[in-house]
Amino acid sequence: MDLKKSFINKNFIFRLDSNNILSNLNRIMTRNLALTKVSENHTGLSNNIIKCWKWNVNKILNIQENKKYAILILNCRITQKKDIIKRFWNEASLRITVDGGTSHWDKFLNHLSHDEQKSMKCPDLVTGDFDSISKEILQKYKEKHCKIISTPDQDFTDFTKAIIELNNYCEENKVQMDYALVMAQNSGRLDQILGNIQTLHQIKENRLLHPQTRVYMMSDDSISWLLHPGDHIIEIPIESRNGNAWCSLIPVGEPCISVTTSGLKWNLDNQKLNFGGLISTSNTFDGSEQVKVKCSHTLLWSMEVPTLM
Ligand SMILES: Cc1ncc(C[n+]2csc(CCOP(=O)(O)OP(=O)(O)O)c2C)c(N)n1
Ligand SMILES: O=c1ccn([C@@H]2O[C@H](COP(=O)(O)O)[C@@H](O)[C@H]2O)c(=O)[nH]1
Repeated sequence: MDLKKSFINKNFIFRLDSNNILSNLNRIMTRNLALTKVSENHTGLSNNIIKCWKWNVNKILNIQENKKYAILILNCRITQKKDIIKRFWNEASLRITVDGGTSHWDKFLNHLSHDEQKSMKCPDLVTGDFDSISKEILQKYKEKHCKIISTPDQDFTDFTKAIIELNNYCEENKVQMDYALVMAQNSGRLDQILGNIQTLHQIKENRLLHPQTRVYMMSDDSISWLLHPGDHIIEIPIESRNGNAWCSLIPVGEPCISVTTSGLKWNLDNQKLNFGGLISTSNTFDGSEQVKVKCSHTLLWSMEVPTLM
């Protein structure tokens, strides 16, 4: 975001308009063209070499000390175990509450004991167009000296704009996040649920974050992320493997012409996934430690982690 085009009033920043967001997107894309070249050189990847990703959910659940991550709270009820949320929040390198998410965060805090409340860090950024947060709650967090960033643009969701602010923070402070953990809700408004998946796509398509920053969405006892074309090895936590935990592979955004998997009860062998054809919902694990997915196009992977709730 071009700070020159923003009003900065102590800890309140007001982002101006769509042009500002678009010029910011352009700047991110130009910056990332250079970054991609660097990261391709580092990994030795080029277009005709298959990209390979390893995903380890355990490393997110049992936060690794050397990992830097941001936590974002969207406008949703926080339903996970209190102690898990406290840990995710306090150990994050950056804490962002997004519009109505700030009210949900406030409610979460109000359910904690006095000592627990005192132990919780303040949000670093409170963002949004502020149509879902009360004046009182916004004022309360201003008084706590949180940085308030108004993002009024109505062509992007508050989640997308919060991701742009996360990127701005990383650039301004010269830090790189290993991942962003987004607390969302996959029930209720279908448009918002799909809008959140659109944001995951925008992050990749518009390079809104550093290419090595992964983005996970957590909702109730599930965790979801996009699998981009290539080979994926997903380490399955023991609690998901041994129960009847569900998992799914959904071609949201485009058909996936070829998918091959192992480690699932219903595996795919060079098959096409598309709406109207086959999509893989209510799948489950076969007990293996890893699920392997080879996909030609982007898929949404979701899985149940029963211990989250
Ligand atoms: C084609 C098109 N459809 C719809 C919109 C409207 N729109 C898209 S994103 C957005 C902002 C939504 O804000 P967010 O805080 O994410 O959700 P809210 O709960 O305020 O609806 C709006 C109004 C638009 N700009 N363009
Ligand atoms: O029903 C909902 C409402 C919102 N979200 C997500 O939260 C942010 C902020 O929402 P506000 O309503 O403006 O507070 C929104 O951009 C969505 O990403 C949601 O997932 N479900």
